[in-house]
Amino acid sequence: MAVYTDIAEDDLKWFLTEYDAGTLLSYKGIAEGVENSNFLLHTSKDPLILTLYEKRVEKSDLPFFLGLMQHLSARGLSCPLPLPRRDGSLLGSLSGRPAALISFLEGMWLRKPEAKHCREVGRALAEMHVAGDGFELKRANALSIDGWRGLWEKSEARAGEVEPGLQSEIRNELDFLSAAWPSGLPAGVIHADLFPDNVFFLGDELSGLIDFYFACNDLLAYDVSICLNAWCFEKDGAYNITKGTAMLAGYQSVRPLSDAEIAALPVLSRGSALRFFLTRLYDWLTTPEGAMVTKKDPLEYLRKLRFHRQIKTPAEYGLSL
Ligand SMILES: Nc1ncnc2c1ncn2[C@@H]1O[C@H](COP(=O)(O)OP(=O)(O)O)[C@@H](O)[C@H]1O
Ligand SMILES: N[C@@H](CCOP(=O)(O)O)C(=O)O
Repeated sequence: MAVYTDIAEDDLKWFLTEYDAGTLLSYKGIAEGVENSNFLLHTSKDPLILTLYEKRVEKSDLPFFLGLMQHLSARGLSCPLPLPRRDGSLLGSLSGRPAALISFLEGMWLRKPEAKHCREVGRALAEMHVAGDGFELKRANALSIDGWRGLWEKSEARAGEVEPGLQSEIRNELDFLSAAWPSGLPAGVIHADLFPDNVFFLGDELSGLIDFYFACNDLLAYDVSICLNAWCFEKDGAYNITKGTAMLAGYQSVRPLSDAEIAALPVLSRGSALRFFLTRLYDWLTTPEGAMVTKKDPLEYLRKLRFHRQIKTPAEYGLSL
């Protein structure tokens, strides 16, 4: 459940007077999500999502996230559009939190995606990468290679609680990735968290992408590796090459990967698996029992990391080389 901050009806009604959003008919907290508090609002106009930005989101990053949604939407990508306030700004304040209204996107996320959905996700990811070109704001990826060591140091002392022997494995992995991380690959705006819960479908048709709150400037192929990790493994931990083939073909139908990007996929996939392992591990060790949020299993990503470590050629992801 992700509603960390409660709102009072009167405060919300007052907040809405700053927008041309109609009058409030009803509102309710949304159970899903991890980072922020989200509410679904029904008004005399269109339905809206209200997001209160919680402590892990830097306020100074919000113009990047909200501006990016505007930029992508203007270029034809289906994603939420922030509603401007009467003074033209996109950000307000509610219950002591920075707050924004964004358009409601129809659809639902898929609990059991198939290869045909992975193809659509690959295509949409590439469309996002192309549409992101020309977005003038920049945001460094705080959760890329430079940030991982600091994150690991916060969990290292207790990592053995999750699996004995983790300390040396992760230290070696960080050393390997620091030495092997590619440079000079095509970079741009990446989503950085395009998991199944952030992609909506209406039937088999992809209806839009949400949750741009990890978006940043980084290697485009790193975003591809995040999606391979998030979409192409089965519950039993096995990599599904049919899904990988579909995802990569969908991506390349819009933006072909260069030889250098393809060669880098195993290292990038190790990195993205480690990234999600580390944030999950930190949350696992620090989220109090009974907190209103569902903790995600760090070991799922450790198993994915181990899979990528034994890859001999990128063809094993489902690419015809
Ligand atoms: N624009 C939107 N349209 C429809 N539903 C949305 C929209 N934004 C968020 N949601 C709902 O809120 C949930 C949590 O949103 P998300 O941005 O993933 O939160 P968090 O950043 O906290 O993880 C989503 O799973 C979805 O149900
Ligand atoms: N996708 C991440 C967690 C972030 O959650 P989201 O609800 O913001 O997508 C993970 O699975 O570890």
